[in-house]
Amino acid sequence: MTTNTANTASGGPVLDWAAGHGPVTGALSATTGAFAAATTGAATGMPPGWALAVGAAGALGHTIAGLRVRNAGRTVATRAACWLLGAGWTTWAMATGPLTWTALGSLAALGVGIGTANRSADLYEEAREEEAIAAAERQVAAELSAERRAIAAEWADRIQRVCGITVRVLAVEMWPTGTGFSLDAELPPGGATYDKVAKEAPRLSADARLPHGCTATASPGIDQGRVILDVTTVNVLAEERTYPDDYGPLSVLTGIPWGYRTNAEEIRTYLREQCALVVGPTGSGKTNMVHVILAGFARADDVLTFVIDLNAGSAGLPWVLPALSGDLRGPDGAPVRPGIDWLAATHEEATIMLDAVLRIARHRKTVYQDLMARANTDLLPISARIPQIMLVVDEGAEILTSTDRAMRQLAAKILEVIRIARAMGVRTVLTALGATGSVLGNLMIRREAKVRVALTGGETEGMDLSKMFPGTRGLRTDQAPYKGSGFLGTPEETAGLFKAWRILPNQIRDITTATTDRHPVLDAPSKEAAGDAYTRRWDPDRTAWMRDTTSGSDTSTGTGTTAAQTTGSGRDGLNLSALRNEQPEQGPEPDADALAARFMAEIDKTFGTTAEPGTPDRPEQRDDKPPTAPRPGLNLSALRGQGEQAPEAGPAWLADAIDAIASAGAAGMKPSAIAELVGKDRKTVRAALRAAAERGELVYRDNGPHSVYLHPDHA
Ligand SMILES: Nc1ncnc2c1ncn2[C@@H]1O[C@H](COP(=O)(O)OP(=O)(O)OP(=O)(O)O)[C@@H](O)[C@H]1O
Repeated sequence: MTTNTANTASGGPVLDWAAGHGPVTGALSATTGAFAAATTGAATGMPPGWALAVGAAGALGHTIAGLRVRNAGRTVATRAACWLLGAGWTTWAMATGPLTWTALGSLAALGVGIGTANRSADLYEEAREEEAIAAAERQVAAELSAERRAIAAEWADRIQRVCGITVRVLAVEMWPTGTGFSLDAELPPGGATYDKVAKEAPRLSADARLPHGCTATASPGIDQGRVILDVTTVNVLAEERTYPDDYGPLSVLTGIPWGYRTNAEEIRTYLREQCALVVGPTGSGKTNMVHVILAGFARADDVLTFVIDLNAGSAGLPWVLPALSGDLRGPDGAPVRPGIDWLAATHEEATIMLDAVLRIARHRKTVYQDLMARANTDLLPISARIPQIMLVVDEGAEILTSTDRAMRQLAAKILEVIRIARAMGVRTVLTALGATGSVLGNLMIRREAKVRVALTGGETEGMDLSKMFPGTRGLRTDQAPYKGSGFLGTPEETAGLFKAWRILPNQIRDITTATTDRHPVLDAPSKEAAGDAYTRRWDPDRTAWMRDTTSGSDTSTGTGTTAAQTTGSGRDGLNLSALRNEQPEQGPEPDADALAARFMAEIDKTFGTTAEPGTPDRPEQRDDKPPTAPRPGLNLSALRGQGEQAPEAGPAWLADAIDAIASAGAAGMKPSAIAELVGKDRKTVRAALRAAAERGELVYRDNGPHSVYLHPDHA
C-alpha cells in the first residue's frame, strides 16, 4: 500500500497515490509514517483530528486512483481501509502517547495486517488480469473455431455429396498466408482410401465454387485411414511475383528455391542426389524458369554451374556477358565472376565439357576414397571446397531423344553423367519442350530425375501430366493457365500447382554481382582431371561466338533466344554470318579476342582460376591487336554509362586508376600509389599501366625512383 503521508508538520504530506510499493515496503512505509506523524504530532501538540483528516484524504485519493486503473472493488476497499486504520492509530497515539508498549505493539500488529491485506489484494489483481487475458483469448479462439467448425461441416457435407463417403473432419488449419486451408479428415470404416477423395478433386473444387486457379487437392494423411485436403481460396498464380531480392547464400544441401506454391510458400528442390526435368513448351516461361534455377545455383556457395545450350547459348549468356564485358563491378571495383562457371553453345564445346565432367566424376571416385572413408559415407561430402557441379542442359531432353548421330553421341555422354556421377556430386537439370513419351520413356530420366516441373502456361499439347507425375491425380493443365505456372513435384513433396518467380534482366546482373565472391573454385583434383578443357574454357577462340550473339540482340530473360540459329554458317549452330552482315565494316574478330583475353586476365588476377601457361591472357602480350579497335561485337559502349570513355583494354580497375591519374594533374602518380589505390600488387599494376601507356591512354614520365604516370591531358 502507498502511504506517503509522513511529515505533516513540515510543508504537508507528498501524496503520490499511484506510487509503487510492494506489500512489505508498503506496510513498512505506512507504519513508520504513522509512527513519525504520531510522535511529532504529540511532541508539538498538534490536534489529533488532523491525522484523521489526512487519513480520510488518503483513503479518498487511493479510492479514486484505484477506480481509475479499474482495480477490483475489494482491492480499492482494502487500500482505503489501510489508510483509515493507519490514520485512526495515529490519531489515537497522538491523543494517548505513541511511546507506550500498547501503542508500539498495536502499530506492529497493524503493519503486519496491512502487509498481509495488500499481498492478498495484489495476488487477487494479478489473477484478475490473467483471467481477463485468457477470456479475451478464449473469445478469439471461439470465433476462430466457429469459422473452422463451419468449414469442417461444409466440407464433410461436400465430400459426402460429391464423393459419396462420410468423413469426420478432425482438424482445420488456416494457412498463415491467408490463401486457403487444410482439412485433416478420417475416412469411414470399410476400407475407403484417400484416393476416393483425390480423384474427385475437380468436382469438389467446382462444388465449392473455388475461383479459377484454386484447387482442392487430396493427399494421404498420417495413416491410410486419413486424408489431407488442401483447399486454395486465393489464386496467387495469376499475379506476377518477381524473384525475391534477398540474394543471400544457399547450399545444395539445404535446398534451392524454385518458386512458390498456391499457398504462397516458397518451394525448394534438393538436388544433391536428384536430377531434375523441366518441361515447358514455347512461351510457357521455360527460359525464365531456367534463369530462376541458375539464380539459385549462383547463390549457392557449394555449386558450380555448367550450362549446355545449343540454342546459341542463350540460357547462359545473361550470366556471362555482363561479367565478361567488364560492365559489372564488385563492391570494391573488382571484376565480377560470371554467374555460371562454363557455357557451351556448340556441339564441340558441349563434348569437351561432358568429357571433362566425366573425367572429374571418375577422378573424384578415386582421390576422395579416404575422405569418404573418414566421413563414413559413400556420398562425396559436398562443400565450398569440393563443390557440386550442376550441369544444366537446355532442351537436353530433346538431345537425348534426337536421332541425329552427333546428338546421339552427346546424349550418351549426358546419360553417362547421370548414371555414374550421383555420388561424386554431379547432377543434371534437363529441360524439354514437351513431356512426350520419348522423353519420359527413357529409364535413366524416369529413375534419376525425380524433381519434375511441368510449365503448362495453358498449353495442353505434349503435356501428359499423369506420365510426368505418376500416382498424382486431379492435375489439369487448365488449372495453371499463366506463364511461369505449372506443376512441381519432388521426392519430398507430391506434385502440385506452383509458379516460378519472374526474374528480370537487372536481377540477373544484380545476382551475378552479389554472388561473385561466393562461387566456389573447382577443387584441385577435379581441376587436374578436367585439365585444359576446363582451365581454357574462357579462351578467346572458345568464347568468340559470344561476341556475335550480342550484336543487335539482347540477352535478357523473357525474350528467349538471343541469336538466331545457323543455316550453313559453318560454326555449329550459331548464326554468325547474319550478324556479321549487319556490321561488316566493324571487323569484330580482333575485338572479341581482346575482350575474352581481357576477361581471362581479370578473372585470373582476381580469382586465380584460369592460370594457363602460354595463353596470351595479359593485355600487354596481345601486340597483334589494333590499339584502338572498335567494339562492335560485345557493344560495350552501349552497356556502359552514357558518354563514359572506357579504357580500350586492361583490367577492370584500370578505369579507376586512369581517373585517379587524371585527377592528379601534372604531378602524376607513382605506380606504387596506384597499386595501393586499386588494391593490387605492384607488379600487376606496373604491367597494366605500361600496356595502357603503350596504347596511348597514359604517359610515362621516367624520373628514376620518382617516375610517374600522367594522363595525356596533363603531359
Ligand atoms: N514466372 C513468370 N511470371 C510472370 N510472367 C512470366 C513468367 N515467366 C515468363 N513470363 C512471361 O512470359 C514471357 C515468355 O517467357 P519465356 O521467354 O521464359 O518463355 P519460353 O517458354 O522460354 O518461351 P520461348 O521458348 O518462346 O522463349 C515472358 O516475357 C514473360 O512476360
